[in-house]
Amino acid sequence: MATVQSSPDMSLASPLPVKQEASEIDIMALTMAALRLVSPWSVEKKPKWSTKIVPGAPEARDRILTLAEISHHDTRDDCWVVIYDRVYDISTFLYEHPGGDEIMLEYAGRDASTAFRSSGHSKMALKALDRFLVGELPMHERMYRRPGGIRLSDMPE
Ligand code: HEM
Repeated sequence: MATVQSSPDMSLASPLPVKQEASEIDIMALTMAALRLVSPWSVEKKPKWSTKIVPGAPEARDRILTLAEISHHDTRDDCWVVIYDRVYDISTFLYEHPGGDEIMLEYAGRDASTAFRSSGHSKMALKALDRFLVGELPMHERMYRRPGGIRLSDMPE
């Protein structure tokens, strides 16, 4: 059975009268505004090393990663920390860590040298770092491994 659709009641004053042509113009205007607001220059740069780096791979020894790049890796799935100027991807280790994952997440994307040191980690823990190595800080961002840097007797080679 055919149904007859009645036209919407236009007698009621609507705060936002919608006309076909007007809505098309609005979409265009909105797009224009958005383009002006979201300037391509304001979009944050992607980290230089956005490609996956295999932790512990020999190439990691020569890879320079800045603190700005490291700060992008601050989540459970993608967690980097800096210990004694070296950068470690500990994403896979978070849940294996004897001290728990939460404590390490506090340092995600940041320097964890003093936290690591003050937790009294064993030599075994220091050795365990090797397999998570993804790079090293540039000389001007280092605190330890640079001429005149902080000297620690228990720092690994
Ligand atoms: C990122 C690399 C890290 C590695 C490879 C690592 C490794 C380990 C290992 C193997 C242990 C067992 C005890 C030992 O052998 O020393 C341990 C314990 C512990 N870790 Fe870490 N750790 C890391 C980072 C951290 C950080 C950043 C903190 C922050 C404070 C932390 C806090 C602790 C604590 C509190 C314990 C003692 C747990 C207990 O005895 O109940 N760790 N860690």
